[in-house]
Amino acid sequence: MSSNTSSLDYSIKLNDGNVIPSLALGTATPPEEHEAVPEAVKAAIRAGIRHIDTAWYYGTEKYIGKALKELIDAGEIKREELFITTKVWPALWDRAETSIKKSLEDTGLEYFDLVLQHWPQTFKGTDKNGLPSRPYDENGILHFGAGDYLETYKQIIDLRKRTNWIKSVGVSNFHIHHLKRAIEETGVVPAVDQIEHHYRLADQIGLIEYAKSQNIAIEAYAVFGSSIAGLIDEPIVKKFADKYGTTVNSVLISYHVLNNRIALARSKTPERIEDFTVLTPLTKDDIEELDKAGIENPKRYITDDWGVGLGFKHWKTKYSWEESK
Ligand SMILES: NC(=O)C1=CN([C@@H]2O[C@H](COP(=O)(O)OP(=O)(O)OC[C@H]3O[C@@H](n4cnc5c(N)ncnc54)[C@H](OP(=O)(O)O)[C@@H]3O)[C@@H](O)[C@H]2O)C=CC1
Ligand SMILES: O=C1O[C@H](CO)[C@@H](O)[C@@H]1O
Repeated sequence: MSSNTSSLDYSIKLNDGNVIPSLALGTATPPEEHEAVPEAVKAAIRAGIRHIDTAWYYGTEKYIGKALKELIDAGEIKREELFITTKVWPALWDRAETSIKKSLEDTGLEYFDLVLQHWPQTFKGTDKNGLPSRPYDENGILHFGAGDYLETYKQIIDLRKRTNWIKSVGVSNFHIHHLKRAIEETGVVPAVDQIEHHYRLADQIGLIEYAKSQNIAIEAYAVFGSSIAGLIDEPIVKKFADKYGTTVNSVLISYHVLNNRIALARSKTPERIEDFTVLTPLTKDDIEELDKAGIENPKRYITDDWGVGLGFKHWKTKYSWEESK
């Protein structure tokens, strides 16, 4: 695979002045694949990827920490050359300090480049195994609504002031009304909003435009169609990979990077990760064609119950709220 330019050449200046690499390795890896995470992280860094996206919820932070320690100890990379993101989960909505402290311990890092509020939601209680992350009771009822979701963002902002743990502060899965409230009540514009985004969700009912108007960078997740890799076999994506002699992974990443968005891309397969760096030179017309196909045939891959009612389109869950307003 050859290319004159690379996704690695792209970065974005955030609204707080910090710079974020436009391509990140995602690490929301299923538990049975956790052991593969250190090799994936090493493959990514050796391929030139400098941005790793993780979260307390993923349970992968200690595996990431292991890989980072090995590379840093061996002199292959310096901490300051990397951009590492973590997130505070709704179960810890009023305990951001506890959450971030645990993430620092597990990764072995002294600071994060970016800390996000994972969802504008608050959970209470634990699941039937006594774990806090997905508090469904034995009747399958999810217990959320434990408090005011904005508390988490406020606590992360406060922690940035009080500690050296956090460089930039952002949010995830916030719709326009959440962003407006966060800005109005704290005066701090989030540096990023991390949301599901790919050509089949080209229509985001104004969210992308609003974020742009506030200088909030968009981080796109599920760029390959998440765990089922639902976008990988789409003929239109294959068509552009063939046209430019690249791969479907490269097309799906370039769709964001060339549009000034950050792409979060996950794989445990080193050969695929190496290919994430290859840029497909999609034109404006190519991108319009992808968007048109997506608007005609939309699809959302992450439809967790805790996203119901937040305002995102095409959110289908067991509650059958086909589309929330
Ligand atoms: N803020 C939030 O709420 C969320 C954030 N995220 C973040 O975004 C990241 C990326 O999203 P994620 O949902 O993980 O999924 P992705 O869209 O990145 O897809 C990952 C899957 O695609 C597979 N894959 C990649 N390339 C190919 C290929 N060429 N052929 C076949 N399969 C392929 C991978 O398999 P394999 O490993 O076998 O290569 C893996 O199972 C996450 O890891 C996380 O960091 C994700 C969801 C929600
Ligand atoms: O970040 C996240 O990942 C899971 C799914 O992969 C999702 O629920 C959560 O927001």
